[in-house]
Amino acid sequence: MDELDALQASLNGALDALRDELSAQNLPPLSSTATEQHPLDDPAYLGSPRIFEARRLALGCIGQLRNLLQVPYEKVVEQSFAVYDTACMNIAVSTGMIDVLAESPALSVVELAKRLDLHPIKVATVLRYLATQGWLIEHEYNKTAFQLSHNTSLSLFDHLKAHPAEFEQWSKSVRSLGAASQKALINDYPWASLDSKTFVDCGGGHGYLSMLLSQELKNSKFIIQDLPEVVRMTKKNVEREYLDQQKEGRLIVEPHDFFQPQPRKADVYMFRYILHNWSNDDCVTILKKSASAAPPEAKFLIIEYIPHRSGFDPSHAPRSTLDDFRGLQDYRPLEPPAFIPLNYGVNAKMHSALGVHMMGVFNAAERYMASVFHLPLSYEFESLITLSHSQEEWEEIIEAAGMHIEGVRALRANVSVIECVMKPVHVNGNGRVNGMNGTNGTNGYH
Ligand SMILES: C[S@@+](CC[C@H](N)C(=O)[O-])C[C@H]1O[C@@H](n2cnc3c(N)ncnc32)[C@H](O)[C@@H]1O
Repeated sequence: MDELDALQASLNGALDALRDELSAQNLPPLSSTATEQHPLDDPAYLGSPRIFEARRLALGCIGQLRNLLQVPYEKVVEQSFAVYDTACMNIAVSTGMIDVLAESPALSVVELAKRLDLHPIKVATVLRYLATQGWLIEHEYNKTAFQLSHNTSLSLFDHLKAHPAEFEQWSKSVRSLGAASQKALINDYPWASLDSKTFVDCGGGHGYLSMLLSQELKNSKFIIQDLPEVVRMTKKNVEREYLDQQKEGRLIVEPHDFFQPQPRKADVYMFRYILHNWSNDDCVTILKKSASAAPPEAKFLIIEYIPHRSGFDPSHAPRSTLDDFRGLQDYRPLEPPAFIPLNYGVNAKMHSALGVHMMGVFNAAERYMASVFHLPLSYEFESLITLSHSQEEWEEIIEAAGMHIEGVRALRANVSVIECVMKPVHVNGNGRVNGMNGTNGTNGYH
């Protein structure tokens, strides 16, 4: 018997027996939202042998199914981020969040953060990570946790520049993140429509995205830019693996600091896993500087993980089912069915942990998109806590950079592409250049 079939059959059998036994013993149904403890969860309660074995078998099947279904890379990342489970739990207890929530369970994150003198975004990141795993529930400093723990005022990148061996190791780990979603990124995005174009890969790291794309788009040219310390390695990679494209002038590697005006005029500017390393203000600066030499029709592709909130769709009305996906070639996400969280729960753990990591290292975040994923402006954590701020959202950053969003494509491997263009500008009679949104191009970020 096929392993998947066997596990499914055992799981079904175990759940059926569990339900049967609950009813035979007049026990209430199981519920993850009940406010009262279920008798089965009481260590003093001794269930029947059948109920004990049914629960043991069901949990065993779930574990085996998880081993069977989970991609090894995700498991490795999950394991290496496991430290954040304890760290987040520790923060929730040691900062007093749990105590405050026990007294005032319906407190907003903003209010909770105010009471504890913490930053609301940080509180929210920790709470979201814990909520993703079915638990619940951070520290206000302008400095990042990385700077505090290393007793330095250097950013991670400045620290890495001074430690080349660590920089190389760090770049390799980023490479593995890119490699995990590379196939989906190449397959699920309509790159062919962009052939014959010139691309700038801003902060292109070791250059693997551009190298791969240069194989697909034979008439396109790619300029990979990064810090001088990284570019040395990128040049070696290109020479070793893609010498032909380099000789044809289709793969160029050069140093460029993306906080300086972009000198290259190109059709497409790509930012893969760049902006999630920077604060909102820095993201706006990077995008604006990158647009310095861009023609009006240039595209800016932001390639990132865009999280969903961990709550549920109260309507329980999925608009598509797995049956609709039979034979489907072009990817689109499935709306989660009843009792599956909008972010698919544990599936979001790796990226949710990356959000905690980004906060610790860069005071940055994995950012949400209110308009695309129809998020309300306030998020609720298991009915206990309400988070109402919009600072994590892409729309705000893109708008402030003088751009607008043309589209967003969700790809397999949990990665999305946000397609942006610059807002048209027009010159007034008085010779001043205004953005189409009626502002003079200035905003809160200046
Ligand atoms: C998370 S990595 C992403 C690399 C690459 N885009 C990818 O997807 O594999 C971030 C990159 O930004 C680069 N970076 C950091 N600060 C930079 C700056 N001021 N100018 C240009 N690149 C920078 C880093 O060296 C690193 O290669």
